[in-house]
Amino acid sequence: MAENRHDDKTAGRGRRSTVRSLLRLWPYARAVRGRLAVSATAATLGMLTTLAVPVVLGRIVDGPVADHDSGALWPLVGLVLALGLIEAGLFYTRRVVLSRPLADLEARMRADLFGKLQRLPVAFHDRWGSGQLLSRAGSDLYVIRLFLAFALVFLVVNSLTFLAGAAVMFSLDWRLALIFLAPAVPLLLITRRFEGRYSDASRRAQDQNGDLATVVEESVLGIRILKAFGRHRSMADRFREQSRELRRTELRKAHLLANLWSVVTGLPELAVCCALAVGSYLVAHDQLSAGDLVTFLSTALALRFPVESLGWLLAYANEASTAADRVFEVLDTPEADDPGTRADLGTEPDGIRLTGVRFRYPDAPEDSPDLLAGVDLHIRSGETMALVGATGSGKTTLTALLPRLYEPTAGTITLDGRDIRELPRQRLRELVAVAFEEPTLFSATVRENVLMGAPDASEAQLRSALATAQAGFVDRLPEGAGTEVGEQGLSLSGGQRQRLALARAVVGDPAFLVLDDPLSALDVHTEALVERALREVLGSTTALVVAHRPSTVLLADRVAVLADGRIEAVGTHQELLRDCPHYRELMSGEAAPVPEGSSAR
Ligand SMILES: Nc1ncnc2c1ncn2[C@@H]1O[C@H](COP(=O)(O)OP(=O)(O)OP(=O)(O)O)[C@@H](O)[C@H]1O
Repeated sequence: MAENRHDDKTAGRGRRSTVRSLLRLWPYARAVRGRLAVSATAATLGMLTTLAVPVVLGRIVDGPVADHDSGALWPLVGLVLALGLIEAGLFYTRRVVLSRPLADLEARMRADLFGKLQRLPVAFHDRWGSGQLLSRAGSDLYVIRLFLAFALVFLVVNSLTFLAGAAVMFSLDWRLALIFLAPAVPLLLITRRFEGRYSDASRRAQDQNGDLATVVEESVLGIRILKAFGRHRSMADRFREQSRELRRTELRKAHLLANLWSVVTGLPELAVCCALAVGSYLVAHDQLSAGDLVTFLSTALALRFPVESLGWLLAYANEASTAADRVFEVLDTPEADDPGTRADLGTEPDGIRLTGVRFRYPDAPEDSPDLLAGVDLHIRSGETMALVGATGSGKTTLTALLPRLYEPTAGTITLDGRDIRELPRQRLRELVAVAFEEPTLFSATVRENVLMGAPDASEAQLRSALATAQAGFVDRLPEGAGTEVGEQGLSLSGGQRQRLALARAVVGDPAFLVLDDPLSALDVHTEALVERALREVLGSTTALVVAHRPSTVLLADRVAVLADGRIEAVGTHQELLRDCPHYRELMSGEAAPVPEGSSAR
């Protein structure tokens, strides 16, 4: 089940470094480095303005207040007001300068992630729950943007402010400065401990979020089955249990943060109290002026935000580094290699040839035999070969090897003599058209769905493909071939969807056609009509057709029987009925009378 799929990805991760993970964002952040610098400068100037206010206050106490000189007071009050206005302007600049470029950066990362997901092999998608991928493309990228917009800027600015504040304090009185800065050492030790724990909890929460998204997605997609089998309650229980786990992790995060927060706010308060006591003693003994003590304490209070914000800044940094890890786990996954050649089909019309082809799924149990254990099969050029075998024998898997949706673990597959690994993927998929048993339509018009098989096809070719697939129902749709179908459009029946998938496969007049039980959802009458039309298409192409029923088998010139991972027998329908007991068994009960003139007899 998908909810635990993240385990194999998170297992074995060593102690991660927050900084190293965040540095991986640099290639993206580089594009906005100028804006980041402007924002950080505006924030630093804003902080320095804040720190200037205590200095002016000290001057007011030691000057106009001590001298009872109200005339000298007003320029200084005006200065405090001006500093406030400057600070507001700088705050605005900091926000506005980053918001649009960071939204662009998030969009760019999302586009890269989406592009990568499209390029990754099917085997990758088999292993990852869709919710895990959704949460990476959604909330993780959002967390990264927030980090770059606020936390990164403030980590820099607060450090600078702290250094500037400390310099002001040392210039006033080194003893008071040391008292105020003493808690820095325990604070550093405590935050290091916090970082490790919080980072683990944060990763767990983000993974659990992804698992939860998978459950929601599966429940929505499978709502009919859940309702029909009365399983919506058990699904709701599963959802509740997983959200409880997520809640526990979030509470653990809140608990860790609360602990850190109490120390981060408590220690500086204690230090300020001590500084106040010692400072008052120094003023009483004329070792410090009252104005300097006011400046010192105001500075210490102004430094409270930079110190206190340490807690949430670290939490943000941690969450962003976890999010970056999760996003780069996908971006770093190796893509299937493309030969980078411009090779095309061989010159001899040799058809499809599989030699010693072996295959096993990566997650198959170790002690299980290979699903395909040395398949040798030759489909002559222009021939239609039916592939039959018991359920689960690997027929669909075998068909998926031709367009390289999966890679054989051994052996070779050639098309007209050319090894498919030498053909650029794009070219291979133009040459080999596929219609799967489970037809998927996208939220687009009928025309767009069918023309995915050949984007440059003409209207006449579209019409001809729809006719071959007996998809006359399209003309009766509200807007004909322009009608939106798929998840966000009109719902079509299983048979209608299957016919559109078939039209998609044949629209480009492919040189090689792979059909996985393409007529399984059709009624007997429509099946006969499609078969008749398909015969014409199959006459001009080399085809492999997975068949469960004699009627589909009869579309083919010859039949191959798949058993125990190998081709057990090849022959015409009649030959196999006569000589192959396994074939007889597979066809038994449904063995149709063989029509005159049909080639697979
Ligand atoms: N993505 C996958 N990951 C792991 N195992 C898989 C995957 N897809 C299929 N299998 C397993 O491989 C075996 C063969 O599946 P396949 O779909 O190729 O059989 P089939 O002959 O087409 O079956 P059917 O006639 O029922 O459609 C089955 O045991 C199945 O559980």
